Amino acid sequence: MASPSSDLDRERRKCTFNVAELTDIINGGREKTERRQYLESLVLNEPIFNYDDYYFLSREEKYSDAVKKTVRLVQVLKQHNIEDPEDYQTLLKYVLNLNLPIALHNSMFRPTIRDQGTDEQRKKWLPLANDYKIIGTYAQTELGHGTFIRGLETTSTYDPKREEFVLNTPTLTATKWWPGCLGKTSTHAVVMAQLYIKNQCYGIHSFIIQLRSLKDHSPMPGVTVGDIGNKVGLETNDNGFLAMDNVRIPRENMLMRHAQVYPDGTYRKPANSKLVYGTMVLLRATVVSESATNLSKAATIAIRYSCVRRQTEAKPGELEPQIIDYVTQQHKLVPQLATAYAFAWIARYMMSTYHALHADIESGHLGALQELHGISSGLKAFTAEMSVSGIEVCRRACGGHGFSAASGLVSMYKDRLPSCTYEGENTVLYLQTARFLLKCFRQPSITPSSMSYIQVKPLPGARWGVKSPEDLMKPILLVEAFEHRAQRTIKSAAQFLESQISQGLDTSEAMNRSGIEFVRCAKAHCYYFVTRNFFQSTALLKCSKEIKESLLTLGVVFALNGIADNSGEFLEDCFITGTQMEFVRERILYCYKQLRPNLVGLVDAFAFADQSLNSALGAYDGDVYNRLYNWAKRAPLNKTDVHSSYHKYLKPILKSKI
Ligand SMILES: CCCCCCCCCCCCCCCCCCCCCC(=O)SCCNC(=O)CCNC(=O)[C@H](O)C(C)(C)COP(=O)(O)OP(=O)(O)OC[C@H]1O[C@@H](n2cnc3c(N)ncnc32)[C@H](O)[C@@H]1OP(=O)(O)O
Ligand SMILES: Cc1cc2nc3c(=O)[nH]c(=O)nc-3n(C[C@H](O)[C@H](O)[C@H](O)COP(=O)(O)OP(=O)(O)OC[C@H]3O[C@@H](n4cnc5c(N)ncnc54)[C@H](O)[C@@H]3O)c2cc1C
Repeated sequence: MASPSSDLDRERRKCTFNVAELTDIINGGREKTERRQYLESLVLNEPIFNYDDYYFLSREEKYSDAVKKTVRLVQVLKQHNIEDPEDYQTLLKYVLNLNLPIALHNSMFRPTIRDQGTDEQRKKWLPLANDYKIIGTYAQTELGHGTFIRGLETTSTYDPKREEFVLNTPTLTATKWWPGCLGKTSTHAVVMAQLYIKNQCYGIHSFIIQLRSLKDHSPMPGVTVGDIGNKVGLETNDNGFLAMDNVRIPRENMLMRHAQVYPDGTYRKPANSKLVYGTMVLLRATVVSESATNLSKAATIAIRYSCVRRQTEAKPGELEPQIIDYVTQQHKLVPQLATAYAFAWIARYMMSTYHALHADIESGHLGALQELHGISSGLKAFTAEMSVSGIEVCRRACGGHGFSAASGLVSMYKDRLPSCTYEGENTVLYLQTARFLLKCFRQPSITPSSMSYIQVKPLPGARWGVKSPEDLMKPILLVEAFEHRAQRTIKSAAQFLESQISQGLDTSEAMNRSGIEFVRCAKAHCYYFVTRNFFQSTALLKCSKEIKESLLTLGVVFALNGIADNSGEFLEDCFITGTQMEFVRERILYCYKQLRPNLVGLVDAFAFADQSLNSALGAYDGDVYNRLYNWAKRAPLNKTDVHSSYHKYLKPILKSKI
């Protein structure tokens, strides 16, 4: 049997490009790589951030361990004056293989205060939050409602005499349910509640509530709070419940940047009622980046392992091939790698678009709200869905060892799975994007430049310009195919909706009946958007010819697999012919062959530290079997040769007379 390490060494020697150069591209430049390395150096050498036996811990131990790590992380951040949110996110992505029990503090609580608080409120709360003197969460979802925010039941009633709001959970279904870090960790929460003034309801607004005493962490009077119990994955996080019984807060605790309640109870409404949803939009944009990172990790593990694992001699006596050389294995993993790169590029686009449009919104251009919502909703759903299913493909591609917790893929899958649900359930978000697409389809004046393609009506009888398999290496033709599909499905969704209305259905029923068409066009739009962005961004890169070639080939794999997997949608209007579909399948195989020598280089370039992968299968040195064996030996069940259950249960039956 070949040595696993020599297998990976050989792979690395075959690589045609400079891996460090590609790492810089992925990180966004040499300076960013250096910053990342600096941040890693602060954390990786600390024994407290060791994850070796993490997979053996119980849920309670995992939570407690995560709190310990969180506190140390906060100390490190303070010690080194690290305040930039980008640095924090880098640490989360590349070093800390955890969903921290302060995840919501940094990803939602602080941003909500920043974006929805007045200058005075920011001045009061942000220093406390930035310094971790208080830890906050974002409590919106209730037992009875998650998706339909307008249906939330928690009330916040203004009492002008005392200039206070009184928060209540009027029914069981109004109990806040799911908020991360609520169960045991947070001292404060931004609570979303229906605002009532003089018996009139003004809809959902955000309020800062103190949940726990800052002296002993016990619940504040009127607050009932706890953990909601075990769930799929996210064991380090204390998703919680919260009920409030006449909890009083000062008037100043309503976040009043957009809407105001004056001392006498006069209400001033926001310029746009959706401004209060702003933090969710930010998180959806962040989920795109999380999806990219996690799929990159899964591809790293599965590709390295597939170069080390050998199975089934082709001819008697011959060295068994590395499993990566089976084209069926390549057909599982190369598309995941291509998707990881496509998502890394779209994540960068998403964040820069978020910052640009958010700045527009801040300066009063509220038209940007719907564009940002339209783009981020679809991309969140699309990337979460493909990333989660891709992680599972990677896990299965590792065979039996993929089933072991030591693979790192089991917990990754479980921890990522909820990304299809939280921050807006995926179908619901696709429907939101579809609404925006249809609006652009009908109203050219509101269509942003990024969506202007929608205005081009697809020609009936249009045909794809591909004449040979070689043509499939041309980005312009690949993008054209996705553009055509998106244009056609948007038009067809609009026509479907109109046909429902013309049959006499009211708008909401017609919208419901059009839902499947809506989701279809939103997905088609997202595939087009991601493909177009991949080729546009790659074309602009200043890098070696070898890197560019590899990236373009990955882009071709992403596009061609998208066509093959959704072939019906391209064939149904005869835009693509059966012959062209054969070219597609042929070219996919060709691309796998082209990429084969560079597969390990392409995953090494993500530069994940072993600690952050925490995988016996995916470590840099490929020493899979020693790692699996040593890990199993440390399993709690192996602490003694004879387990206590032998004495309690087995012994009596083994010793009993027949
Ligand atoms: C400061 C420093 C910081 C430093 C640090 C920073 C570092 C950061 C580090 C980050 C590390 C990451 C860690 C990850 C951890 C993750 C943990 C997991 C967290 C998970 C949290 C959650 O899980 S938290 C709950 C999320 N819960 C939802 O997500 C509910 C979905 N549900 C809805 O979102 C609405 O319910 C829904 C459907 C839109 C209908 O809303 P609705 O009923 O009010 O509206 P309608 O449907 O009637 O629509 C009427 C018109 O409003 C339009 N519109 C609607 N929304 C709009 C919007 N947002 N903007 C503009 N326009 C909008 C719509 O498009 C219509 O437009 P039109 O009429 O023109 O067609
Ligand atoms: C791990 C995790 C962490 C979370 N963290 C937080 C948090 O920190 N803070 C917080 O406030 N919340 C949090 N949530 C809650 C989360 O945001 C909601 O669960 C999510 O928004 C989905 O809402 P729901 O549970 O009401 O699903 P539902 O809306 O009940 O969805 C059930 C089904 O109904 C369908 N459906 C619902 N409405 C429609 C519609 N209009 N059209 C078509 N189909 C529809 C959905 O597609 C889905 O198939 C978290 C959830 C999870 C799982």
